[in-house]
Amino acid sequence: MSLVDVKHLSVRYGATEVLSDVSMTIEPGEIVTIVGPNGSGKTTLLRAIVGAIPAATGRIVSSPGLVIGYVPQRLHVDPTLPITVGRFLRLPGGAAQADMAAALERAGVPDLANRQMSQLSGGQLQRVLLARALVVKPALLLLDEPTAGLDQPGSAAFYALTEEIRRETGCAILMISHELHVVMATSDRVICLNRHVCCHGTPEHVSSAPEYRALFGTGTGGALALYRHEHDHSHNTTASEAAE
Ligand SMILES: Nc1ncnc2c1ncn2[C@@H]1O[C@H](COP(=O)(O)OP(=O)(O)OP(=O)(O)O)[C@@H](O)[C@H]1O
Repeated sequence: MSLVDVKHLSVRYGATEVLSDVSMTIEPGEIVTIVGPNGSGKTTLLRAIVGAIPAATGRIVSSPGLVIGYVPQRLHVDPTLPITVGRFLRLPGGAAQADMAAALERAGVPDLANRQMSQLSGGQLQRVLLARALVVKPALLLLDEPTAGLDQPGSAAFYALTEEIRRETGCAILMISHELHVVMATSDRVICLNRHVCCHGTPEHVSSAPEYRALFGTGTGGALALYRHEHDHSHNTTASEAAE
């Protein structure tokens, strides 16, 4: 059984439909990456999968008892709020000390438990957010642009770490990334989203798909091209049009 089965999902904010007739699955142990331009509904899809946003139409079926760890795109920590990393990690469900320490170790920041959250560097904060997602021992890890703001070595190290975690724990990973060269190297499957699923499949398949090339260009195999939006099909938001 799939960990998550998204069936013909549409999501609206008020009168605006931001996801139209999106269908996809996540299978145990695989790394799936969502790519797409800014505002194409990627974060909305992840938020719908964790149940934070309701479906307007369609539905999302999760495997029974599925545990999801979620690493958000960013977290603003108020510098006047005194909270240590250890306390932050224990907040959600009152995690045990040992689980917290193991998660920090696994995320590569074993010595940060007593550090103030507001004093972390960008890279340290991302790893603490990853540790927080790992505390619950997830079968599915959702990463929303986890390396935004990190330099290239920091970003590469983070992705290497997530692959290691997948190898060791067997968890599936669904991530959003704008780093297309990384996406192509690390993903089992890629979903190209622009309010609807433009194309999906293996990285090789997607990078040669005309829909993907229309969005990302063809330079350096399409991987490093600037985001361009030259679709030859419309993005009207009704499900029937989106299913073109
Ligand atoms: N809470 C909200 N209320 C109303 N509109 C929203 C809300 N959150 C997002 N939107 C709109 O929904 C659309 C999709 O947003 P979303 O954040 O899912 O896109 P994204 O693909 O993750 O973008 P980015 O790459 O910039 O992070 C955008 O037009 C955005 O302005």
